[in-house]
Amino acid sequence: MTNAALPAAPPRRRSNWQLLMANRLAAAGLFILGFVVLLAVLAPVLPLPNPDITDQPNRLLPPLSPGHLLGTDHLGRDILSRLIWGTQVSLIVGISATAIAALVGSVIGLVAGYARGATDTLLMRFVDMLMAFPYILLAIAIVAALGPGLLNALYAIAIVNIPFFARNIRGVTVSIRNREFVDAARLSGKGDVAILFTEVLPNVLPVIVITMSTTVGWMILETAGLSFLGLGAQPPTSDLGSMLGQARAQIFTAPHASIIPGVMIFILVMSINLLGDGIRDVLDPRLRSGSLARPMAVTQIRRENPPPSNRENAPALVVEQLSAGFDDSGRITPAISGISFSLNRGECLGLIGESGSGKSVTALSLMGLVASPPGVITGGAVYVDGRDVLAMDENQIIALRGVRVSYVFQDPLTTLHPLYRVGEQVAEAILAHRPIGRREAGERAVELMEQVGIRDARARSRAFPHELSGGQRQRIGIAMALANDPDIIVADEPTTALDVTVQKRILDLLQGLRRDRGLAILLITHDFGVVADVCDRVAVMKNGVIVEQGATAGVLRNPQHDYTRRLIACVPELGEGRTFLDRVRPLMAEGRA
Ligand SMILES: Nc1ncnc2c1ncn2[C@@H]1O[C@H](COP(=O)(O)OP(=O)(O)OP(=O)(O)O)[C@@H](O)[C@H]1O
Repeated sequence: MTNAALPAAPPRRRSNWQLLMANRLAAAGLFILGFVVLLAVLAPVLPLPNPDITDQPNRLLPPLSPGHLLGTDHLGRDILSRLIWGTQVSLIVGISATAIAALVGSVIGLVAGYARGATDTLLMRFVDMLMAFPYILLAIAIVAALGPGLLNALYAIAIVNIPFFARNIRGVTVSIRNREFVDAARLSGKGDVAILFTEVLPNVLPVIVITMSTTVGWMILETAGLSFLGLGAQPPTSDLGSMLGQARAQIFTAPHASIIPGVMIFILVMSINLLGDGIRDVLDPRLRSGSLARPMAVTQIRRENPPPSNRENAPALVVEQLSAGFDDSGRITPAISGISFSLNRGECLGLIGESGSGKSVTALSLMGLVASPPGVITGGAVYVDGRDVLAMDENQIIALRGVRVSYVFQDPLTTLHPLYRVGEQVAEAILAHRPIGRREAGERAVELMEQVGIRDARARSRAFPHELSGGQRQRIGIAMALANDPDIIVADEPTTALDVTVQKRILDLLQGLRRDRGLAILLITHDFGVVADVCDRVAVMKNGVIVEQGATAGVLRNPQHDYTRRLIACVPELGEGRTFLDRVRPLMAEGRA
């Protein structure tokens, strides 16, 4: 069977700005903050009365009084004018304090995290000392020592927030300094300062920006707090905190004088926090994979012409014209197209293809496991025992997973939970579908571990994943896949991470299970040697389509597609280097290998 290859369209990534705007709360925060900042910036040119001119006869006028839209304060000063000028002061102080704290804190964190040893101890104990005092007391003490005033309040707020940045940045730096790319830079002869600036800093920068964006609102509040206590802005200058503090005495007679600056502080801090959270979501690499939303329980299904939802006398698994892709701002980038194959009970089908050919997307699409967004199944059907999985509702699909169809993945170290004992994790897989007691599930887990060939299973069931070898971990993965007696196992490169002897044992184990339990196995691999060893039939994938499929022996003897021939030619045979080269040379001469 031969299909035309899909055009390889590179996925288009949404820009940071688009991602930020897609987050409605962050966009609302940005809009509100932008408006407030614009007002504050335009304060000198807006037709506002002088905020410091007192007018005793017109004191404590209510809002909407003629000439005073928001009324006047206890000295008859225009509240609107004071509010806009005060907002400007609060913003400048809050942002400057954040910048100073970020700069000093980040330098301390970077140096401590990178240097480690005595430097780290010294710097971090200093930071711990700063943190040992309640922050507001410390700020008050600093202002008391320096004298009241806005600039001193700014320094105090910056100083008390330095530990926050220093600890955050140190933590990230410590994890980065041990990464391979930093070792590589060191081996290339770069000095520590160069490494710090060119390798570590770019990776830490998003964390600094995130920390700044989420703390600036907090700093504005702290500055307002000091001014409220009379330690910040001194008359005639006023910020939002000092406006609030001065209006405190009239809270019952003229509540508007304190409510208005209070509301402005609330709006300012809320909008900054919403925006800060949005920036964090955009810059956090873990949230960057295309969307800010949590993946759905089942891949989104958008089929234009759904095939019939039932098929009579179907084999264990039938995949018909399955197509899936990734939604990139409304445009679907196809990953697989028109995939069709079937799998009988007790049969093993190999799905082979180079990296990126769509093997994993095919495997995950069977049970709606491609992360959505951005994954979308755009067409075709997946019949398990004659019923189309893609036509089922979410709960029915979830109920099928692990019970009729289960998965074994490539690297069990990433799929096993590092903090739970492996026995508990196998038991958990059983309990997810069976209403039995924990003790019984634990016993069953030990049995399963014995069945997959783990020696001394009871003792090993109490081990954590990192205490097992790669082969043992993969056996645990297989035990979990078998936990609910499935009919079909989808094994996605189950032996790629293992050495050849362990690979052989794991493949033998799967073969044994197939024989004993009549399991149908879809084995995904990029190694024709593995296919030749264990698969009855093979389907060859390239660029998201199956280019050839048939009985393994037939395909190996008489490959129809060029690509299949090249894959076969890539299997080295012991002692047959010449034969292998002989096979490849003609293809190279044609410029195809
Ligand atoms: N989350 C995603 N967003 C966008 N494109 C994706 C995503 N996941 C996979 N793809 C694309 O889908 C295509 C098929 O990927 P898939 O993981 O199925 O390949 P594969 O054959 O399993 O490769 P490998 O053997 O390396 O695992 C690739 O072009 C890949 O870039």
